[in-house]
Amino acid sequence: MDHVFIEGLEIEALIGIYDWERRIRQPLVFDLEMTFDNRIPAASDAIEDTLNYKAVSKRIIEYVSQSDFGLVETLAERVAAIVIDEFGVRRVRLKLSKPGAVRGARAVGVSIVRERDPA
Ligand SMILES: Nc1nc2c(c(=O)[nH]1)N=C([C@H](O)[C@@H](O)CO)CN2
Repeated sequence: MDHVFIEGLEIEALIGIYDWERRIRQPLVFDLEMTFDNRIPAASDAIEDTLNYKAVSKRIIEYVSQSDFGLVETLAERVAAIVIDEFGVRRVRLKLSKPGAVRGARAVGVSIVRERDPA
């Protein structure tokens, strides 16, 4: 099974459940692994045949920068849905890290795997 991945995509967002968190923007880091058959672009050498990681990254940056949620769970779910619905990805593994949110931990967050509903 092939994948296209995006690692360490850092985006500032309004996120958190505490009052002080509602007044600041915090860095979030996204790691995504998306199932895709890379044999097709490998044969054509055409960017149009790829799952374009730059286009996916741009869309995630646009969405997350404007988002406003309490929980990382909610944001992770929305981003996974965008990847599946807008880019036709069958399966995505997404890790959302919130560095510095808990003293003593390098990062905290969630990791999810979501699949497109069978047609
Ligand atoms: N499972 C979660 N636990 C916590 C979350 C969260 O989004 N999901 N959020 C917080 C606070 O916003 C925290 O990040 C502030 O340090 C606490 N626990």
